[in-house]
Amino acid sequence: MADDADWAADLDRYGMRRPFLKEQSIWAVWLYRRGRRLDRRPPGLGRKLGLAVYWGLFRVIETVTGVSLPKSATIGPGLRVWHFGNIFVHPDTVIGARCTLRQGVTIGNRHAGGPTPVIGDDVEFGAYAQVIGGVRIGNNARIGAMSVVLCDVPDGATAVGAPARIIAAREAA
Ligand SMILES: CC(C)(COP(=O)(O)OP(=O)(O)OC[C@H]1O[C@@H](n2cnc3c(N)ncnc32)[C@H](O)[C@@H]1OP(=O)(O)O)[C@@H](O)C(=O)NCCC(=O)NCCS
Ligand SMILES: CC(=O)OC[C@H](N)C(=O)O
Repeated sequence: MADDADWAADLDRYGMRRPFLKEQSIWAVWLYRRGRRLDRRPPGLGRKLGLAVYWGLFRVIETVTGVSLPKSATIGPGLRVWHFGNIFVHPDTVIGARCTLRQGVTIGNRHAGGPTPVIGDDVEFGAYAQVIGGVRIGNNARIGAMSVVLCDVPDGATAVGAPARIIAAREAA
């Protein structure tokens, strides 16, 4: 199953045997990686058929799991999504390596057509965290559960509340 390095890193973050039977979110992560690989294939019938299957599966998995990871988003290796439901990532979002999402997380724009977040590496999102607009979230940052982030968050910082305030910095890993 580990047929690309990013996907191998995702599997590593799930860190369990048979994750497909235990964690619905991995269905969405798997499809995201498949979609990225399809986009890199040369044009032709194979790619066209692959994309038709991809879009069908995308709608089914998005609806069944409530995890929406469009293939146009850029997501680094080692994504871990804890639980499922109401997890929406805007198609233009950039997410670094080894990030952790949880149920209810939204990463998107603040106004229709507006800019979207750029997330660093090793960022942890608590349940129902909302990060909206053209904000930058630094490496090793933590976003508290139920927080609404409207401003940049420095490397290693923790942001909590609605609107979020920065409460602490920690050593970068
Ligand atoms: C953000 C978080 C990582 C901070 O943890 P921490 O560094 O141990 O911080 P503390 O618990 O010492 O709290 C520091 C301050 O932030 C406040 N705070 C912490 N988390 C908060 C949150 N999610 N929303 C609002 N305020 C929060 C605390 O009340 C405290 O405020 P005070 O100094 O005025 O008393 C943690 O609180 C959190 O939200 N984790 C997400 C966990 C999660 O999603 N669990 C669900 C699993 S499915
Ligand atoms: C619901 C809950 O507390 O789940 C814990 C889980 N390990 C997580 O970090 O999300």
